Amino acid sequence: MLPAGRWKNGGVTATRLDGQAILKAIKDELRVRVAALAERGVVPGLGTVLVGDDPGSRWYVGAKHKDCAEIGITSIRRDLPAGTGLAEVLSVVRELNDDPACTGFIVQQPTGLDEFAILSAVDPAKDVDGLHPTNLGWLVLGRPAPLPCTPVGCVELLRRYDVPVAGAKVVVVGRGITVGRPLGLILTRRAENATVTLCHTGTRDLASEVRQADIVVAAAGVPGIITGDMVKPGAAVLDVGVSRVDDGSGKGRVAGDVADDVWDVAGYVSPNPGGVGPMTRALLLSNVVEAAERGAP
Ligand SMILES: Nc1nc(=O)c2c([nH]1)NC[C@@H]1CN(c3ccc(C(=O)N[C@@H](CCC(=O)O)C(=O)O)cc3)C=[N+]21
Repeated sequence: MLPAGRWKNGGVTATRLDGQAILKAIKDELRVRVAALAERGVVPGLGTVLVGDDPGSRWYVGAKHKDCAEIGITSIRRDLPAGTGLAEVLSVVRELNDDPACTGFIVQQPTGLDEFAILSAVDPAKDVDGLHPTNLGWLVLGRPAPLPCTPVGCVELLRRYDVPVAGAKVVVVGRGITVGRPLGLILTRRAENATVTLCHTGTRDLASEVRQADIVVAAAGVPGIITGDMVKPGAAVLDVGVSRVDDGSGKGRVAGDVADDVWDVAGYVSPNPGGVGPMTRALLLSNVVEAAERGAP
């Protein structure tokens, strides 16, 4: 990753879309709303359910609780040992559904268990991941409901840097349920008004699709799949793909979907790490505060 405005190979590199900086700004905004809720006697509480001891998952969950502490959201943490069964996870989900101190919660994925059984068991009003079938259904129907954090994080990151989305051609690479699929739905809403091409690993000529794009969202989970020769000069490129490459540290190094030479061609790059990851956490916080505001007396 290169800092903004640095010269490289004789050309000006892309402007860095700094998710960490925007996370900080969003925390400052949310802190005010949490304080207003406190005056009405409401304290938002984020619940997390974590199964097993994957170091990456542990880090994500720990970061989310640290974020919460910084802005006055209470943490409710349920760490379950590896090998915990579905019945036990579902009983913890029901417990959080019924706990008034928990205004929203997530079950950290993957659990190794039936993901759809778990998602469906969450009270849709407390689904701060925005991934419950009911909430995804509301998204398809264009009605207000909690939205998935990573796709909204992408849109918000572009908005904060004044990258125009309305009327833009956006190529999304990846059709997963947490990023690509919902991002296509969000970007084509009247409010965003983008023209979206949803590509995937079966797309015949990916390079020619990507070359058309004013905005590229790389969420395929294939390290380096987007290279500089595929990018229209000046385009915005968001690196969402997360692959963990073992570097012997135990945590692993994060490898994105965007190759380094994209910085020479693009106008904006959201790096990985430091881009959409922190934005995902920002939108999770925002969903927790919104859920608490909706439920407030
Ligand atoms: N129910 C559920 N909800 C999720 O939102 C969810 C999930 N399961 N499972 C895993 C993915 C992944 N995810 C990330 C969150 C923050 C960063 C993040 O903040 N990353 C930092 C640091 C990365 C590093 O150095 O390890 C960065 O990009 O700068 C990344 C990835 C949320 N996920």
